[in-house]
Amino acid sequence: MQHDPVHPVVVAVDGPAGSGKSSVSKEVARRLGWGFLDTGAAYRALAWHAEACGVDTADAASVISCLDSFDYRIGTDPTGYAVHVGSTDVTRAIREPGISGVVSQVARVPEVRSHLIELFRAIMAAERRGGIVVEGRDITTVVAPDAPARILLTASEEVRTARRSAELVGHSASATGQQLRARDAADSKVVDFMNAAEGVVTVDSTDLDFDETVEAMLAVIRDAQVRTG
Ligand SMILES: Nc1ncnc2c1ncn2[C@@H]1O[C@H](COP(=O)(O)OP(=O)(O)O)[C@@H](O)[C@H]1O
Ligand SMILES: Nc1ccn([C@@H]2O[C@H](COP(=O)(O)OP(=O)(O)O)[C@@H](O)[C@H]2O)c(=O)n1
Repeated sequence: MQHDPVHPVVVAVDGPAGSGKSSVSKEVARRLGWGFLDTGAAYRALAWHAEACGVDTADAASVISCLDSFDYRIGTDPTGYAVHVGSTDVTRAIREPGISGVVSQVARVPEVRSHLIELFRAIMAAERRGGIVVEGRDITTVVAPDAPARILLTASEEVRTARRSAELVGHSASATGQQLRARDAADSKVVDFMNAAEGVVTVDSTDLDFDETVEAMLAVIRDAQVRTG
C-alpha cells in the first residue's frame, strides 16, 4: 500500500447515521496526512439545491431535472473543508434537520446515485495527498470495492441517537431519534450498510470513546498496509 503519486490509497468507510463515520474518518485522515471525502454531503447538497429550485424532492423526475444545474464543490482537507453549491456556502445549511428529513428521497434515485458516484471517483482520483478516506453508505461495496482498507463503522442505535442529539441543540432527543431511525430504514432499502460485505472489517464503536475509535480504524489501515505491502 505504498504511495503512488497517480493513485492515492483509498480507505472506504460505511455505516449508519451517527456511527461516527464523518468525525472519526476526518481525524484518521488528519493523522495520516491524507485527504477526506464526506459523500453524504453531496446527497445533502443536492437535496438543498432541489429545494432551492422549488422542486418536490419526493418526485424522482423533478430531482433528476436538477442534476444539470447542480454545481457542486467540496474540499478534501480534513482540517477544514467547505461545501458549495454554485457560489453559496451550504456547509452548515445541509446539516439542518429539514435536509436530513428529505435527503433519503433524493439518494434513492438511481440516476442521482450514478451521477454522484462519478463525481466521487473524480474527486478521489484528483487527490494529491498519499491517500484519501472516503465515507458514506456504499463506499465499501459500490464506490470503491477494491480499496485496500474497507471498514464498516457501527454503534448501537441508542448510542448513535445520543451522539446526534448532543450535536443538535434545541431539537428534542425523541424527534432526533425518530428521524435517525426513519432515515436508516429508508437508506437501507437502497444499500446495505448494516452488514459488512466480504472482506470488510467491522469496527463497533458502541463501547469505544472517540480516540479509541480512531485508533481502531488506524489499526485496520495498518493491517491492510502489512497485507498489501
Ligand atoms: N466513538 C465515539 N464516542 C463518542 N462520540 C463519538 C464517537 N464517534 C463519533 N462521536 C461523535 O458523535 C457525533 C456523530 O458523529 P458523526 O461523525 O457525525 O457520525 P456520522 O458521520 O456517522 O453520522 C459527533 O458529534 C462525533 O463527535
Ligand atoms: N454514500 C452515501 C452517502 C450518503 N447517502 C445519503 O445521504 C444521506 C446523508 O448522509 P450523511 O453521511 O451526511 O448522514 P449522517 O450519517 O452523517 O447523518 C444519507 O441518509 C443517505 O440518504 C447515500 O445514499 N450514500
